[in-house]
Amino acid sequence: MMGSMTLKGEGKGPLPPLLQQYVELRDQYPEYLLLFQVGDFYECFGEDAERLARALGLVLTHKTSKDFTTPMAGIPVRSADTYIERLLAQGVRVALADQVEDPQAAEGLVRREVTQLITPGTVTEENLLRPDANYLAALATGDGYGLALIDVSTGEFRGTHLYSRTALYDELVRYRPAEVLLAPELYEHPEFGEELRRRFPVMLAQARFDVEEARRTLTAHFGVPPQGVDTPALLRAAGAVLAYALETQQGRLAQVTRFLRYDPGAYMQLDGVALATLEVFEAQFGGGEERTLFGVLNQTRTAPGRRLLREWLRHPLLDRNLIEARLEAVEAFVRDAVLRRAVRRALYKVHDLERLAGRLASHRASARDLAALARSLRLVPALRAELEGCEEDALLALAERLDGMAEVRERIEAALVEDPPQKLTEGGLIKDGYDAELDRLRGAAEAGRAWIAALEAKERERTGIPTLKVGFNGVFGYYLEVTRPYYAQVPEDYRAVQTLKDRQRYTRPDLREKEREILRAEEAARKREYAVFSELREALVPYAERVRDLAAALAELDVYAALAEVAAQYNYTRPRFSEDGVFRVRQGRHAVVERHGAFIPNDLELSPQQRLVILTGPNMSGKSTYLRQNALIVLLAQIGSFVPAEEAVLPVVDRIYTRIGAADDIAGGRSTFMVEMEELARILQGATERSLVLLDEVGRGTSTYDGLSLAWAAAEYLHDTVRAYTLFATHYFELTALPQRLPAARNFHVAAKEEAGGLVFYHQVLPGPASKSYGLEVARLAGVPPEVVTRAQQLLAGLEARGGDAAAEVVEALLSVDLSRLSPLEALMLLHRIQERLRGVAVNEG
Ligand SMILES: Nc1ncnc2c1ncn2[C@@H]1O[C@H](COP(=O)(O)OP(=O)(O)OP(=O)(O)O)[C@@H](O)[C@H]1O
Repeated sequence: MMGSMTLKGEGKGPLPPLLQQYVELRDQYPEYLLLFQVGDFYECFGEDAERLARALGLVLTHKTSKDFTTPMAGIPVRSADTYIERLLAQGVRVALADQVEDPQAAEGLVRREVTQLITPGTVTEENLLRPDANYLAALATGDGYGLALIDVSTGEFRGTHLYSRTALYDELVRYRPAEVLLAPELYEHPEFGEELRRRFPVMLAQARFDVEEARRTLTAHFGVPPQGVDTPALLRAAGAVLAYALETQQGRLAQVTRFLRYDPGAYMQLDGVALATLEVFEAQFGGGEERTLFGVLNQTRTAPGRRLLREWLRHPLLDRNLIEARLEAVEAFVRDAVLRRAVRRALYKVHDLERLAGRLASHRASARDLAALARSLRLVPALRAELEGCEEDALLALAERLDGMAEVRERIEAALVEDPPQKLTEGGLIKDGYDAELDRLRGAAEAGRAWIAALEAKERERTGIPTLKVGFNGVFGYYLEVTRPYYAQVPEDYRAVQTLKDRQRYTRPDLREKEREILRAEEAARKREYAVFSELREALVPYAERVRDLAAALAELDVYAALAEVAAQYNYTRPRFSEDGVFRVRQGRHAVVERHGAFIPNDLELSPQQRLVILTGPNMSGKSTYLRQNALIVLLAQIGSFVPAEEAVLPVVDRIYTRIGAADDIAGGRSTFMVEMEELARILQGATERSLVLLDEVGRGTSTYDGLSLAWAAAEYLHDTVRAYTLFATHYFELTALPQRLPAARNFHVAAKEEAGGLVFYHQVLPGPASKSYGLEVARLAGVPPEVVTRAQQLLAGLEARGGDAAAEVVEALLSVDLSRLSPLEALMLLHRIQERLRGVAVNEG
């Protein structure tokens, strides 16, 4: 790491010692924003001060010494967490340089060390973490692309090998990592690196991606050469991500015990565009979680359940047996509402055992963690009995995985008090009767306190002073207190320590001695408690893996029960899967839209003989909603959920592609039309017979004829060559002619009618094309004078006729040209004439 040893500021002299220390530490961590403790504040200086002030909206001040002035900004140590959280959210990596000696005791400059590295992708502090998984990702190349991900909070470590940059990008978008490490070749890639930088906090991590280095890192961590890391690209990614995680955790990463190599080919392909347009995790036009598919499904009761549901939504299944197995479990809970309620009530009290297992494995579990573990384990036997009692095969298998670990629970219960304090060093953790030595020390302290408690009565009797009191304060310790009227009766063995207005306080050698005894015993007891606790914690480390397995089983249970709850509450049905390619939804609904108002259900019938639906209808009639609702039904079915419909018979779909509405410009700088065409290209290249393709308004971003021709050609290609299930919503009325030529294409429209007072949307999808002249109807309804509307109708008819003529003329002209005899100039002139002819029409059409 290079050090610059310079600091932005003004002045000629050398840096004052404090700033010199700052710069030295800062330069050791060039990838981080160093927060430098100065008393009650974490400070930044120079450029970093400006950066901090900008990021958090702080006032920038200046640190001025004799020879040097530099910008300064800081945050209070006490409330650092909230500020750090905001820094992390902006993708800033933070290094905390704390004072590591008592400033009062220090000679000269207080010693400071970097005690914590906190980065968006590697935080473990519970108060900085959201319940969702927090992934750190690393990407590298080498015969393809390697992607590795770690969630430091749970110890999950997984990765895969991909064959294209697009696939890599899609996979990355599914996980939405909090932080991304890039190998240099990707970091420097002109478009890709740029695109990633726009979407994620990205970091170049040169050295960590070295192949040999990666192998060493993995082997050192697992003790054996890495299993499942089977390509150079994946090796580099996995090594880099692990090295970086280790670095931020100061080498403590025992919670990472296995690497999972997974195959994205085992799951339905859902790219970033589809996830976004279907609003699976994020609502497109503002709106919170309740406007997303995840939001309406998330009836989970535990954090691991919530994370698992997200994982299922990211990765819908392709294997029918696996899907049916999930559906079995969901159905069991749909049928048995009593069981469902009981399970959900119990789960509510279960802690986040997945993260707890992570802390247990890495020796960081607190007393509260262990108490929470015991409380959670206490719920397991009843839960298990409940499931076993219901005699559903799908749930019996799950019941078997509910491992109550009685020995762990008993051990914790025997040792720990029910509600231990957060701090481990202040005592109050361990029950009486658990450890003989601790009992002895507590006994000694107790005996001392009893002796003192008895002293008051004894001394009152001996001295005859009725108001004599034994008290305690922090400065003098225990004392005997006598009020003024009795000063004369104070015995000789009392030694005055403090005089107040009307009373005097005394001590005595034996009282002093007792006090020391008590303090010694208490101190020893605290130490002993910590030792006993540490021993308990160490003894439980080997169970971390079993706790994690239990957490996984409970998470699954949670998701089944949650999906069943949604299904029961909102009247979903179990989807069935067809062998023959039939795709039939009766009375389907949009899972999210229906939650926010009355909803009109609609049917959809597709099959190999009816693959392409051309959907027309006026603006706002519900075309997009219809497209999406059917995609969501497919998606839900393949995660193993019931679906919002009266009946759903579905093929297993390998991909869902969407090209809907105004695309948010994902890559920046490209025109909307370019983005649209790139998406279209991906669909046409990637879709298969088993894909579901949603196209909405394709071709809108360009001139009418360009757009129409592209839409037309794309529809034909999807119909003839790709043969995907395609729903094509369009404003190009011309496309309704397609079904006459394409045997597996059908027209549908969304019904709307004019009624007194306005255009009424029925949101009902019916066979046949839409009525053509909605624009004019709307104009009439809006109060445009009838003679104008009538005239417009005439013009429309004329223009349509001419448009048809123009196209025909152009085609004829093109077909009759002998290209081999055409000079470049003549070709240009021909093109010009064609353009003029078509423009006359296009402009008129507007
Ligand atoms: N089946 C339905 N039942 C009830 N409301 C619906 C239904 N379908 C759509 N809507 C509502 O109608 C409005 C328009 O829907 P949508 O955006 O799907 O229309 P559209 O035809 O795609 O419009 P445009 O052509 O302007 O893109 C939305 O507010 C939606 O919530």
